[in-house]
Amino acid sequence: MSTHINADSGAIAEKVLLPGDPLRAKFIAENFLTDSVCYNTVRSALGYTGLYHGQRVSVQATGMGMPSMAIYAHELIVDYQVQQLIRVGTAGGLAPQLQLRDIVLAQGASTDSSMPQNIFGSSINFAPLADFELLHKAFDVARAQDQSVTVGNVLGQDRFYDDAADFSKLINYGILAAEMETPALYLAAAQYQRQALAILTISNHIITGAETSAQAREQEFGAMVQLALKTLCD
Ligand SMILES: O=P(O)(O)O[C@H]1O[C@H](CO)[C@@H](O)[C@H]1O
Ligand SMILES: O=c1cc[nH]c(=O)[nH]1
Repeated sequence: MSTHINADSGAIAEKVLLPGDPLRAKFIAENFLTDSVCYNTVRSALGYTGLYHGQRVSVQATGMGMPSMAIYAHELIVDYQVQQLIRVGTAGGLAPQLQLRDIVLAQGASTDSSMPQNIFGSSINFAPLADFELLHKAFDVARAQDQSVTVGNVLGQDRFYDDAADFSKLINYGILAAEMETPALYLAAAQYQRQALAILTISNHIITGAETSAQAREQEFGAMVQLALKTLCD
């Protein structure tokens, strides 16, 4: 048991999917895993463990924002010995070539959060990165099934409603999309030498204003879930 997860020791698998939305966690457990059991209801941050192709996998909701992700990543790693963590999240597209429902593999995660500075001080601009092995595997799995993915740098923002962000400069520097948790995940994985990757589905496009519904964000982004499960288990 940890402060925010009331699971027994051993109840969480070594491989964990991390959606922000608790109802996406429930949907994944009920539709992609077999024999799933709910191990966490604290604060309604639902967590489940089940089987995918015979292998134990958990899915834990992380909530919204880096402080929330940092709590769940820390407790999963330190209190439950989780080894591999894949965020399955939504993101707002920035790059013009991205369409709704496209999948992005977050190779790097830039941020306007002060979290890296809190850790390293102001003289180091730490670059939160995906684990190369997971990134490579996810890319290979996608290629093998003719699934198009875009790989690169994303922005983990502190604010969803951010009227100060200079998106055109970020786009010029190759930032593909904006979301709110990946830098914190990559920082926790780096701190404890674990493997982490964020697989993101474009739920809206920040520049064009195109968007999907809340129901789609909860239930319809199965392609990234399958990709994450195959990356962890196949
Ligand atoms: O869909 P999830 O995984 O929650 O991710 C994105 O959606 C939320 C904002 O709507 C933020 O948490 C952002 O990172
Ligand atoms: O953080 C996020 C997530 C999805 N879409 C956005 O525009 N921002």
